[in-house]
Amino acid sequence: MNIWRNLSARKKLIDTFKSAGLYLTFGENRVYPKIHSVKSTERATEYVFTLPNGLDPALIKKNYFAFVQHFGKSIELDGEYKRYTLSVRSKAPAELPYDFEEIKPFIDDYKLGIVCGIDRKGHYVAFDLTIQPHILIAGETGSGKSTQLRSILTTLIKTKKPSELELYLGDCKKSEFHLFRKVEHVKCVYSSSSDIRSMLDQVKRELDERSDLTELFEVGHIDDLPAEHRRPYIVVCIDEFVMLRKDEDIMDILTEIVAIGRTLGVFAILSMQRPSAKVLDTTIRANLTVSMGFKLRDITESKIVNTPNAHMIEHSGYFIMNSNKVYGLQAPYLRMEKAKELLNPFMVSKRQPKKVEPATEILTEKDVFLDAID
Ligand SMILES: Nc1ncnc2c1ncn2[C@@H]1O[C@H](COP(=O)(O)OP(=O)(O)OP(=O)(O)O)[C@@H](O)[C@H]1O
Repeated sequence: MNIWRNLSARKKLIDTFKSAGLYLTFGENRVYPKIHSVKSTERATEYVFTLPNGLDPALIKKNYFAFVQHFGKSIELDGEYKRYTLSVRSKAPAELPYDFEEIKPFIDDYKLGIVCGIDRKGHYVAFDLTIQPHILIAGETGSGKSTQLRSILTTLIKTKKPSELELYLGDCKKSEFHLFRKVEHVKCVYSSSSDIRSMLDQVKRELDERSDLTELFEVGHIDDLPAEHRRPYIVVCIDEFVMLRKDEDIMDILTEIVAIGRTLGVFAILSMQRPSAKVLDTTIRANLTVSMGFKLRDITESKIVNTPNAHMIEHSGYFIMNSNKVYGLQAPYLRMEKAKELLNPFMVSKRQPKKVEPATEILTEKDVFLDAID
């Protein structure tokens, strides 16, 4: 950071201290918090400062608004008692291009690495699906759900061998998963509820077999089975699963997957446009340990998904994630063309590829939100 930029950044922070009343007064003199460092990267500027002894730290919380007034909403202020770090996200890069080489180090140590996005400090946030199993992705149309699914699945495919990971994909909108159809890891891509039911029956049989095996070998986790009985991880991913809500068999199997799948190596990623308490207010919701709330319609939806303030999001590709902690994140943007390029080495010609017809009609509110209208 050049000297001029550094000085003007410091001045801005001191102006904030002034307007927030964050100083001690001795006669005519004011003592402001001490700014120890100002570091800028392409994505964020980070200020570290300490309060002078005797200044009430509660003033920071009370006058947080002054930081927002000076630096905007994309800030994070961490610290307690004396030392604080203010991170100011640079004017949002309109997008965070998906870059596999850049994200790989963040998932190298994970069995099933999920890269979520970058936080306000410009740091990648990632987790291991085998530890935090089952993801709910919600957001209104155009908010960035499908793009996130695309990047999650592409990353999984690029990091696991087909012998280590099998994907079962349900594409209720018939719009997204066709690009994965010929990927070697992908067992099937189905779109009608009867096909999805048979796909889930197959997963259910696998769950039962795995359950028998763990019992037989007296192990608590599928990964502890003898090598000759090891099974690949399974990820079942269903885009717009609300459309299947009236099929009790499907909902029963999905409930079973999220309830007992973790130790059996079977995981679910479910997405929905309009979160419905009716569909989610079941064991399914309780077991979806990670929620990603892209732009939602209102506070009720934010509550259902458990992603506070997701209805306040202004841009596609931004979301609130709630796992053990709540994060505000920007998702990597993986365009369809780039995804095809990355997936190309994994394509095989399958004997009877199941065709997913492109949508012939536009999805209506009624299709997706029937339960809200019922
Ligand atoms: N991570 C991202 N960064 C920047 N822009 C994004 C990102 N993800 C999506 N977008 C923008 O939002 C548009 C819609 O994205 P996407 O198709 O993923 O939304 P969606 O929520 O799945 O919508 P629908 O439910 O209608 O399919 C994209 O065409 C792109 O312009």
